[in-house]
Amino acid sequence: MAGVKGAAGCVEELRRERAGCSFNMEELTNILDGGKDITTRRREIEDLMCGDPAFKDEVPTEYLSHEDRYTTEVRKVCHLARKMAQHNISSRELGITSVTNLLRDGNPLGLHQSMFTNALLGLASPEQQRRWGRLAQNNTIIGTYAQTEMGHGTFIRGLETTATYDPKTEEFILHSPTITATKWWPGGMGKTCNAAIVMAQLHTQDECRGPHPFFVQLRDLDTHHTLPGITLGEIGPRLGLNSQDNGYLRFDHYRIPRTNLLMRHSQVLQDGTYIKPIHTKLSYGTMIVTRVGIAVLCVKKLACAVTIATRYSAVRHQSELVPGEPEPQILEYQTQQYKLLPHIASVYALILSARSVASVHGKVTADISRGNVDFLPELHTLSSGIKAVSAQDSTQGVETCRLACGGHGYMASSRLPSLYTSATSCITLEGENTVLLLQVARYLIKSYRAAVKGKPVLPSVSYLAASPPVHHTPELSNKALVEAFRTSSASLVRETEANLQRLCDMGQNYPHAWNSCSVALVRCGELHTRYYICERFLSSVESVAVSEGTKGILVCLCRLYLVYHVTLNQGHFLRSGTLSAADLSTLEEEMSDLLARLRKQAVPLVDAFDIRDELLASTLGAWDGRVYERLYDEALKSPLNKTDVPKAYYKYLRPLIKASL
Ligand SMILES: CCCCCCCC(=O)SCCNC(=O)CCNC(=O)[C@H](O)C(C)(C)COP(=O)(O)OP(=O)(O)OC[C@H]1O[C@@H](n2cnc3c(N)ncnc32)[C@H](O)[C@@H]1OP(=O)(O)O
Ligand SMILES: Cc1cc2nc3c(=O)[nH]c(=O)nc-3n(C[C@H](O)[C@H](O)[C@H](O)COP(=O)(O)OP(=O)(O)OC[C@H]3O[C@@H](n4cnc5c(N)ncnc54)[C@H](O)[C@@H]3O)c2cc1C
Repeated sequence: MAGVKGAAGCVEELRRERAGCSFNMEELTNILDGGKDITTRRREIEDLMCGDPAFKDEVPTEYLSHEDRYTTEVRKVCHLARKMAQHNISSRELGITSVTNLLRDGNPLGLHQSMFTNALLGLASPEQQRRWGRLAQNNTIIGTYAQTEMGHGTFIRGLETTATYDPKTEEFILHSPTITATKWWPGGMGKTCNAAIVMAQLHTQDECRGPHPFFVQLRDLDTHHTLPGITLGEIGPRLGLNSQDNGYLRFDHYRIPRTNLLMRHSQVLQDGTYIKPIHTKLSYGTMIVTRVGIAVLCVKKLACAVTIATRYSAVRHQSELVPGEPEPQILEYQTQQYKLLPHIASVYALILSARSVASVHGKVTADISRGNVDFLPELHTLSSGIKAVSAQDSTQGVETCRLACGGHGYMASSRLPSLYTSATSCITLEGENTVLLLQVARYLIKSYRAAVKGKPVLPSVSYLAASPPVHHTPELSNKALVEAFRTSSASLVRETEANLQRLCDMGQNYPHAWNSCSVALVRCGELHTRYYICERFLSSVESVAVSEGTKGILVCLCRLYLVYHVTLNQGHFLRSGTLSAADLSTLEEEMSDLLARLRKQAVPLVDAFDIRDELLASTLGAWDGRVYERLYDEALKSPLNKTDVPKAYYKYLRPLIKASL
């Protein structure tokens, strides 16, 4: 395609953008990865995998049938699993890379490598881990996490699948009594997996003890046939992730040994005696760790999208900024900068905050193993909040990036559509966002009520009962903006609690009053989490030891993040009196300056995400900026272009055209 207008210019333009880099790119990459050693290991693994031709798609997946897409991804993921074993790469190490981007349409082994493995680690007894751990690690057992049913995803206590203990045979009888009891959604369950952790209502000694996790073999390990007493299948096309063979599962009085109940936290003895866990929600632990993982997973989608849109915006020219002058790079338009730069900042804010939650998770897990569950509610709140806000911000960010690429952003080959469909799935899966934010709010209201009564509350929420400042804050430093978030969050919780109480005083019962306040309660959950993210971002940036240039760009990004979210949420600040209209005008002016300053660093900033072309997989976002050549080459791959005149012409068009002659 030599001679396509502007193609060589694109390469040159990105070179010029990179020449102006004001910071040490490697330092930023290390921060995002979580350390120099992690960057080195990530690159080793990505080099190994990306250089392997077995991961190349002969035909773009969009042109394949549903079954061929699945088969292609299974081929790739099995090759990946073999290579991981050969080169001693653990699932955890794979998680630090973006190698699963080589799978274009969902990972049939995704649930095996994440929730199934984590459930065994967190919920199985040491003896059970010895029994199944190695088999799972070497992929003899391929499992999923089967919790959601057709009738219930959110309300786990409403699950209908039963596991009834029979002391005579020392077995549990698994049963799906209704159509709505059908397990529906588990990833990889349709055709790939031969086992699952199934959440079912445990019945023993004529009492229901609530949902518990069971290890269940679903298919014959030799023939892969579904075992008698089980019905299994795939649920059909989804908005995206179509190669993940999300499945359905029904049990017809299917028997499993007593010892298949995951017994780390609760047990059923041979005679049927039930031993309670030290906290009733410990069996929900796999969801907590997965929520933190999902927060990171969707930010990685955002990092891909904003890399694509930023590089494209540096090579795309459109319209006239000044009448009569040459068409500028679209990145020159302030509106374009506003679409992209806050999302670059978001990647840092969300990654650093998710990492903080992950470290809380580590501490709380250690506490639990010593019998201390005091910090579990706080962990549940943080992980719910970070998952919800990450999924929401990433999805909105990816969509904004898609729109920022105009028509070409609508092309599948830009990769932006599939980034969107996978990001938006994170809003629903692993706890629907609204529901999770209401869980955060539940903790806030409870903590606020305890704090005003002088009872002890955990440090992250002690601010709720602190007295509000009488006047709005006179300065607008970073610290002041974070404090403004905190004060506004406390004020919103206070106001919402007062409304809740007022409704109760007027005679509504608490659940109805709660429902009547739930729009505000979701906002409480969001604002508290945003405050947490802002605070974590600022304190990470302040404490990081890097060169002056790198520190400077991080401070600038952090400032943009704070100013952007303060102006977006200005209603809260005005209402709480923490900021005035004049403050907001000052911040809006500052945002213009920040956008102009960061614009110059936009391309180096996304380069620092260090996403290889093979993993970005986009016609618009490749390192060299040869957008138009790639778009054209990809279009040539359309099966319709194999012939000049399509079959449909002879079958349908020609008779129509001829009939009217
Ligand atoms: C790569 C990975 C790919 C992943 C693919 C996706 C896989 C999946 O989607 S798997 C399925 C995920 N499903 C979900 O996340 C379901 C979401 N639902 C839930 O988590 C819960 O049912 C939930 C939290 C909404 C409500 O639970 P419920 O038992 O009704 O609790 P509820 O009555 O509201 O609260 C009771 C108490 O438990 C607490 N609690 C609830 N969940 C937890 C938890 N996980 N840990 C600790 N405490 C908890 C509440 O805070 C509350 O505390 P308190 O009484 O002190 O205020
Ligand atoms: C791509 C994908 C992969 C998945 N993978 C798995 C898997 O591997 N394993 C598995 O077990 N499950 C899986 N799921 C299921 C997923 O966990 C559930 O879809 C999710 O938890 C939401 O539950 P639901 O579908 O029942 O939605 P619902 O709970 O029915 O939600 C519908 C609406 O009701 C609202 N709502 C529900 N409860 C409340 C409430 N208390 N207060 C206010 N509003 C409420 C929600 O906010 C939402 O707007 C997957 C789902 C998807 C989309």
